[in-house]
Amino acid sequence: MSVEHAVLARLDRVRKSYGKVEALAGVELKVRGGQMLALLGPNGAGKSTAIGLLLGLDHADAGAVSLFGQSPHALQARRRIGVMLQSAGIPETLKVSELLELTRSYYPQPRSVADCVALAGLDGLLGRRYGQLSGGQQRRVQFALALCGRPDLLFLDEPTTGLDIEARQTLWRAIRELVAQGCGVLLTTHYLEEAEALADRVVVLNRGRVIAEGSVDQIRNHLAQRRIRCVSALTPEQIGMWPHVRTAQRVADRIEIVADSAEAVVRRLLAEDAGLSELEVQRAGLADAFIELTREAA
Ligand SMILES: Nc1ncnc2c1ncn2[C@@H]1O[C@H](COP(=O)(O)OP(=O)(O)OP(=O)(O)O)[C@@H](O)[C@H]1O
Repeated sequence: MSVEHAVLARLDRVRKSYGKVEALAGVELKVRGGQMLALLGPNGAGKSTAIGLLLGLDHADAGAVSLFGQSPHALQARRRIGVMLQSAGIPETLKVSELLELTRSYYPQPRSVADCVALAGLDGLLGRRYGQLSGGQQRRVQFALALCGRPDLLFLDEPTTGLDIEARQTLWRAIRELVAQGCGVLLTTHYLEEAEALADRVVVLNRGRVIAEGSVDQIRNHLAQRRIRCVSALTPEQIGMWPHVRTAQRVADRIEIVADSAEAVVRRLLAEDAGLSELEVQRAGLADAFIELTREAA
């Protein structure tokens, strides 16, 4: 099987607890070559824990963790990955060119410095000391260090935090190019538009559990639900049978409906109940809907 679309990294029913906190409660995850998997979830969902296990920084309590079919602790496997974490720990006194040379020297077939500069947008930065760069420039250097070893698999933990729009676009272009070349990417982000722009597949984690998984379109459809509230003589059981209605329940004096299409359901509500009142429709944006989704799961 070619590297493209082969499973490069995998969590199989993985559990990990820190004291009483269950950071991962039986998570399944596959990252394939030539694909980007976006791992989404609110703070504390378990995203960094999942990445840490795949990088061999920690051990799972149960389940299997594999990197290129091997243990993530195997040097052979680790040599094929590139990593950009939230905390970088890069020596501040070294120049960008020195950092690149040093990191490239760890790998058997590194990218040329010119390629790294072009991909990460490092023009004019090679002679500068790392510690004297702006936060966004440091982020770009971290990205260059992650890709300079020509990895088959890239881990990007919130890579665009602190980047301006132009730098973010540069990074997105570079990521797309790497994926087109067959690289697998595991991205964590709080920016839904980033996942939409880049990801082939999305996994949503909440409190250590996968609560939604699929293509970007599938997740978007899932998140595109509308919440309708009203006071009505109709019963939740009746409404629950209608097309486009996912759930209908009574909450205090209201009926609360979750629907795929608000318009069709509202039209029917008004047609079937002349006394309907207190009608309210929440049309969540993607970000709001995502929060809603994770809140529902909680
Ligand atoms: N080393 C640790 N010791 C104790 N608790 C930890 C440790 N690492 C993570 N946790 C806990 O495990 C849970 C998952 O944390 P994790 O960092 O994986 O979440 P996350 O999804 O990456 O969050 P964020 O979006 O804030 O980065 C949290 O409740 C966190 O407090």
